[in-house]
Amino acid sequence: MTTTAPHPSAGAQPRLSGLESRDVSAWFGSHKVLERVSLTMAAGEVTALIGPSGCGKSTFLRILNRMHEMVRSAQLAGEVLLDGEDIYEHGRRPAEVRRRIGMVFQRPNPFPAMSIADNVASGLKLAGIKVSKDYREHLIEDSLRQAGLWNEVSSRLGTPGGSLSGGQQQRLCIARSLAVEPDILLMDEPCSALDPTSTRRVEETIAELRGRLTIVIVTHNMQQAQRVSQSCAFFLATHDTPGRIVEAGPTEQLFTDPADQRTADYVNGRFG
Ligand SMILES: Nc1ncnc2c1ncn2[C@@H]1O[C@H](COP(=O)(O)OP(=O)(O)OP(=O)(O)O)[C@@H](O)[C@H]1O
Repeated sequence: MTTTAPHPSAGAQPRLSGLESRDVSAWFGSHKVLERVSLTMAAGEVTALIGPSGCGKSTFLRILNRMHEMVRSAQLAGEVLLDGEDIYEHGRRPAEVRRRIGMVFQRPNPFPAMSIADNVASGLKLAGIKVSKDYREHLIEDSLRQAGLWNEVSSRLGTPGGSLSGGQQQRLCIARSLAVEPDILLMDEPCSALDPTSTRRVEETIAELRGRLTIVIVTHNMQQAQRVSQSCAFFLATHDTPGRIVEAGPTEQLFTDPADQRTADYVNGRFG
């Protein structure tokens, strides 16, 4: 990280990208787990993916940034369009796709012995992005501010990431993802390992990020889906049918006036 090349997007106007899946089906070996999932995830919005355990939400999320193919037995059909271009197009590099479409996982996974600052910058290193020392400092501060963590850590950037609380570690992971300036942020149950206070703090961070980038979040928490998302997709699988979208649309509508009885039953806690 010693070169002086500017970051590729340094000085660029922020732009928002949308994501769209078209007829996405997925398999693990011969087990089909998703059937023709088509969903538009609007630029600058938060889209929540909800549904009972095992209906394919995480698999779908992992398809959105080419992580599904990291599983040996995994197969896929359909298209995923980032600003209209298929991320699975022949010749497109998965690493570049994953730089533009970041992922935050269920359990905070910072490098525990690495300093807070280096944890944030590690996203750059992993993505092979070289920036000047000054721009690195700027990105570290900017990413921590966007993740809502700056005020809590600015005086101790050199201390290990592992010294932070669970909620702070998750916001550190969000900062690490933001440092590479992604267009899309995928979040797979980002609060399920956190206490209510930390959960609320991460939700505030999501609310602050809304409008600056496009977010897709998997959550089992119906209140959380209502608090953080503008759009929502309800997935359902049965023992002999793969996961499909039963209904998708504005979150408010899904929760107050769903078109399908199964959606009404699920969001009102009658199953799942
Ligand atoms: N690596 C894998 N190998 C084989 N099968 C898998 C793998 N990952 C997931 N599956 C199967 O794919 C289906 C969908 O799983 P997935 O984790 O996507 O569902 P989910 O809706 O995210 O569930 P949860 O809410 O419990 O996380 C399940 O039947 C699961 O057993």
